[in-house]
Amino acid sequence: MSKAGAIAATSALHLLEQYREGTSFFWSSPQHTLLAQGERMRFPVSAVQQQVVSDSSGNKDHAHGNHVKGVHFVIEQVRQMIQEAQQTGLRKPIVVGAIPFDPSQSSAELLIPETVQWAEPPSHAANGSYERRPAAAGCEIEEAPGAETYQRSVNQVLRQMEQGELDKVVLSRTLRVVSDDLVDTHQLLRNLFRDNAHGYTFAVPMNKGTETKSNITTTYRNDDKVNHQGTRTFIGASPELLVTRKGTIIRANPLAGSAARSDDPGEDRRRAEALLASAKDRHEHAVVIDAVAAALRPLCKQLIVPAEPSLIQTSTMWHLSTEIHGELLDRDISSLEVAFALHPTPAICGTPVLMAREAIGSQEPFDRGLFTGMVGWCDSEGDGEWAVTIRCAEVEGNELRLFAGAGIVAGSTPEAELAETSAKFRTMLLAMGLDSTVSHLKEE
Ligand SMILES: C=C(O[C@@H]1C=C(C(=O)O)C=C[C@H]1O)C(=O)O
Repeated sequence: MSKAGAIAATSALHLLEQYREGTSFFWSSPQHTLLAQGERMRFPVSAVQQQVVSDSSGNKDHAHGNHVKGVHFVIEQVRQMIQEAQQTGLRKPIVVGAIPFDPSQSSAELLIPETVQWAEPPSHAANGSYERRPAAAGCEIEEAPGAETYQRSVNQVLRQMEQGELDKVVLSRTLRVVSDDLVDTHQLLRNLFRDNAHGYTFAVPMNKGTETKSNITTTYRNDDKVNHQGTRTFIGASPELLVTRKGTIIRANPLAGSAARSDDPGEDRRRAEALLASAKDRHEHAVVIDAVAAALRPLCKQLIVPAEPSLIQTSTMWHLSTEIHGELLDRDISSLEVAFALHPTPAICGTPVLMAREAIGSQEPFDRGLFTGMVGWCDSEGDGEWAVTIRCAEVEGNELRLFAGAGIVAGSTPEAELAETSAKFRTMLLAMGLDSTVSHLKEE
C-alpha cells in the first residue's frame, strides 16, 4: 500500500491476530484496517490539567473557555509530536488513539507508534469465519446510575426544555461489569470485529497514569514485561463516523434517532419504518445535521447535505443516518482539526451546546472520559479517520465499564430513553458473551 511507515500490507484478520493487549492500537473501518504497535511518543498525561485552570465555580463561560483551551492544547501537542517524530527520521508519522469528550477534563490517549501495518477493510465473509467465544465469565453487573436515577434525570431535562431554549441533551449511563477472571481483551476485540463488519472497531492502549516530566514522553516498552493485569484498554465498535479526510475531500456520517433491533424480522422492519417516520426522531436527527453542516460550511468549497435521512443498522440498533460530503477550501486543515470543528456534535452532547454540556455535567454522576469523544488516526499530511467513541467500554483486569447514551428532545419519555441505553449496551454485552445473562436489558 502507499502509506508511508507501513510494513507490508496483509489481511485484516492477520492484523487482528497480531494484536497485543497493552501495546497495540487496532482500528478497522470500511476503508482500512490498521494495527499500530509500540510507542515511540505518547501524548502527555498530566499536562492538560496543568494547562487548563480548573473551574470550581461551575461558570458556563469559564467551562467553555477551558474546553477551547483543552482542544487547542491537543491540536498543538499533536502537531509537536508529528514534528518531533519527523526530526527523528520518521518520514510520514501517524498519530493514533482516542480523545476525550472534554479534553480539558481528561487526557487524550494518543501516540506515535513504532510500527504501522495497514490492510484492506475486513470482508464480511472473512469475519464470519470467526467463532464468537465468551470474553468474560461469571459476571456481576451494576448499573450506574440506576434505572430510576436515570429516568429522573431525563424528566429534569425535559422540564428544563419546556421552560427554556434547551433543545436537545444526550444523557448517558454506565454499567460496571466484574468478571470472575481477567477479561480476555483480544477475544473481545475479535467478537466486536466479527459482529460489526460495517462499523469502526477499535482498541486503544491507555496510559497507566505514569508521571510525565517533559511535555512529550518518549517510552520504549519491553513487550515481555507487559502484564495483562496492569493494562487498561478502551475498546468498542462505533457505527458513527465523525469525519474522514483524504486530501481535500471530507465525509461525515452523523447518526441520531435510534430504535432497538428485534429478532423477529417483521417486528424488526416495523421498528425501522416507525423510526424513519417518527417526527420526534426526525427532529432529533435534524438538530445534529444542521449543527454539523453549519460547522463544516465555513471550511468547505462545496458541501453536499442530503435533505432526508436514511436508515442504517448495526447488529443491535437501527439509526437515522445522513452522509455528508465536502471539499475543503484549504488542504492545510488536518482531519483532526476538522474533527474538532465538529466536536461535540449534538449527536452526543446536545444543543445549544453550552447549555447541553452544563446539563450533562449536572445530571451524569460520572466522568465520560473517552466516551463520546473520538477515536482514529491522523497522518503528517493531515489525512485521517475519526469515529465517535460510542458502543464502547474501558477494560482493566477483571472489570469493564460500559457506556451508553440517548438523545433527549421534547417528546422523549424516560422509559423509552432508558430502554434505548439498554439496547445500546448490547453491542458490548454480546461481544463479551453476556447478552443472555442480562436479558432484562434487551428492549422488547
Ligand atoms: C450516545 C450514543 O449514541 C448516539 C446517540 C444516538 C441517539 O440518541 O439516537 C444515536 C447515535 C449516537 O449518535 C451511544 O451509543 O451511547
